[in-house]
Amino acid sequence: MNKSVIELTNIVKSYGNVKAVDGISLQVKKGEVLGIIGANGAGKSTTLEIMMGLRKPDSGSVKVLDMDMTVASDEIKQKIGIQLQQTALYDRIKVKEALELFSSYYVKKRDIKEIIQTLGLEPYLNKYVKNLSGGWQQRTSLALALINDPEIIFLDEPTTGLDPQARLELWACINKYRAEGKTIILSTHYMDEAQRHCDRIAIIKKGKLVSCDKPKRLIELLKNRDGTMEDVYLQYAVER
Ligand SMILES: Nc1ncnc2c1ncn2[C@@H]1O[C@H](COP(=O)(O)OP(=O)(O)OP(=O)(O)O)[C@@H](O)[C@H]1O
Repeated sequence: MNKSVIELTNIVKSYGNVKAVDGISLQVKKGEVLGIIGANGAGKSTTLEIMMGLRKPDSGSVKVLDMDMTVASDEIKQKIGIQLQQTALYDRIKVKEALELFSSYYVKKRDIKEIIQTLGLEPYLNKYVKNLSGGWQQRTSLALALINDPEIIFLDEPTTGLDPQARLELWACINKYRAEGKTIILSTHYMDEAQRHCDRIAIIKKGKLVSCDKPKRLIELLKNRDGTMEDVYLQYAVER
């Protein structure tokens, strides 16, 4: 069995009175694609941000690549790639400039030319990020997440707002890196892509992990024999 590259143990995180994450324990295996699903405000982004070391939990422990996040966050950040939800931060620079800027942050770097070629970014290098279509903006931010040749890639709603073709194309890109054995952790609101692309799906409801299993297994456990991932979502993730 593959070893764990992430171990969350009883993570709690509140913002004022809001308990965004309420005691989540979760292990992610090397090379797996783990999808995190749940309603708006369920705590997906906060959980991802804690795994990435961008937020500190109030309590609980976070181990990434056998290192404790509280003592080795700088070392961990060199070895992970992060694609956050769409942000205006890099809108005002060109694609090439963004790639060069990100490259300067890291000790270990992947060949930028190879990333550009794999993601088909060549025609867009001298364009401002803000002028690209959503699909190409997301490819750019995927390229930025890959620049340090990370062992773990985090994608926060990578396909939200993209048309079906752009979603398929982005997944084709993500799958190229999956084939290299990278561990990929993403959140999504699209049940079809969770079912098709994820090895396991973690379902979060009101800050708690209510289930985590293979999509096929989650569907088999439904009472409805013709069930889909949408039915899984309705059964586990929605307030009734
Ligand atoms: N910086 C913050 N300050 C205060 N409250 C926050 C902050 N970030 C998140 N929250 C709250 O914490 C809860 C969990 O938010 P989070 O963004 O983790 O959920 P999510 O599942 O990613 O939602 P979405 O699907 O809408 O992105 C929500 O109630 C949200 O309003």
